[in-house]
Amino acid sequence: MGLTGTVSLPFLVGALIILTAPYAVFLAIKSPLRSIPGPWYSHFTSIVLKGYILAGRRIHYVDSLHRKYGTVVRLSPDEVAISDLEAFSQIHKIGSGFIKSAWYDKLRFGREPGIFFMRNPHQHAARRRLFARAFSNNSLTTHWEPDIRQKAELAVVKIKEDAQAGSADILKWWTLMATDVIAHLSFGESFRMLESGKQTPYIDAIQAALLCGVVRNELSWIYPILRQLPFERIKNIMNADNVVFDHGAIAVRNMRSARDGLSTANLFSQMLGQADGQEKTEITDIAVRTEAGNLIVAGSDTTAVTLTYLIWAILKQPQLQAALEHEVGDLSPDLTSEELKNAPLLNSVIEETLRLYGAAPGALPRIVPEKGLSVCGYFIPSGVIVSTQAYTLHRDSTVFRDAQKFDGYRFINKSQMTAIQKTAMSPFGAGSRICIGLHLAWMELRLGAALFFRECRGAKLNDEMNDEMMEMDNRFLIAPKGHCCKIQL
Ligand code: HEM
Repeated sequence: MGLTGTVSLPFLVGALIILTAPYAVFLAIKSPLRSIPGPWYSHFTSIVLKGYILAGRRIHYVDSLHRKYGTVVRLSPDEVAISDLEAFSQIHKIGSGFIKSAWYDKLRFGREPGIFFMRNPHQHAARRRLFARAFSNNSLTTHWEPDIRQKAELAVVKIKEDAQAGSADILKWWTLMATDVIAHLSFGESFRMLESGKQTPYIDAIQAALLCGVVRNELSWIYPILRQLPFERIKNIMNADNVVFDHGAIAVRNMRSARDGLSTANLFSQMLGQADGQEKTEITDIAVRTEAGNLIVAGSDTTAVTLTYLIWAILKQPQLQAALEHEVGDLSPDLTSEELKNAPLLNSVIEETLRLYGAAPGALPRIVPEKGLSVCGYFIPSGVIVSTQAYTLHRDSTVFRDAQKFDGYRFINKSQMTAIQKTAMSPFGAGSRICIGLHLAWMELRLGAALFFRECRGAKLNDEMNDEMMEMDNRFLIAPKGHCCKIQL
């Protein structure tokens, strides 16, 4: 009889635990993080944390640990979560030396890291300089506002049509809108998803490439096995990176064809055009293909999910809805960008949505630099991963009154925000890695919300909707658990 016939699997697992346990205890006792509070298992393993990540509940789990253990919490043998505001500023401020952790390497797709995934501060600073002007408020307003406006208008037309017929899924339409917008800007041509009402195979490939990143990060042992499996569907998912790369050729073609003066064909031609006469700037074709794909990811679901939660939160408060409908109804038919920037309630509800439902409220993991980090009486040595999450900072009741409540008027007078509130409000991250697309996001949020409340007066949540469907599923970004948000007129 063979070994497997005499030794059962539970026995093998038990033996493995007994043999490795003393070593794990030894490491835990010797760890410089041993005095950091947290659940007992966090000293030995990251398995519980991973479980919550895979269940889409990391932000909730980490928040519950902060409530129980305080502002500094051990999450795993090598990761500490921090919700202390002073430490938050120290970690994220420009030049802090806290670089992005290796988590970003595994998540990344493409042949080389795009701006979001770059970990080397010098490489990142150079790319950021190259991108900065094209993403500025001024440049976006001058070159792209008509295209963005046209797409927001079309999205609202589609929502209204569906809502009048009984049910419009705003998550679907905002996603198509935000994707068409960022595709147009980075590729130089729209994917016309709003017109067709569905996403293109390129977007399917991007989603598959991202899924691969998640598997590489959280289930690294399974990844090589998946690569060998003979199933067509799995092969397609594993090949998604190549599909994304091939499609990037469109962005390169439009960038190159525009060098003869038409510098606004896409964001990349703009970057090259603006750089003329200044320092010599080049961006390789591979970089353009990579960045175009990365921008689609960074700029689509983020805005769409935020806009979806905004509409949902307001439709749940009919008085607030009526006040907002009134405010946007009083603006000129053109809804100029100046008017939108100065509409008090519109801007306040957007800010409040970003506080409670900004689409990226989760961990921003960084590595502690050589000098270490002193925080709330604890010392965290170099090399440890520290992560902060806006989800917790934005719900801190010592910073925001009635922090759990959606108060549409909270930011009506932004000049009254305290310094602490300004530091805590970080829906777009902070410091040198703050979201480069935030002006674009604000433009889409203002246009989308203003057009919706002007054109769809009296909209209601569809009878099928309940709060559970809008609970946040957290996979770096958040998304409604029900994968939709339906409204009716
Ligand atoms: C409401 C919408 C949005 C939210 C809540 C959001 C949130 C964020 C956050 C929290 C970060 C920091 C990530 C980190 O430190 O790991 C970030 C970075 C970034 N975002 Fe956004 N974002 C939004 C919209 C956009 C849009 C429309 C674009 C399109 C261009 C974009 C492009 C980027 C890029 C390229 C980065 C990396 C910047 C860098 O590392 O220098 N985002 N975003």
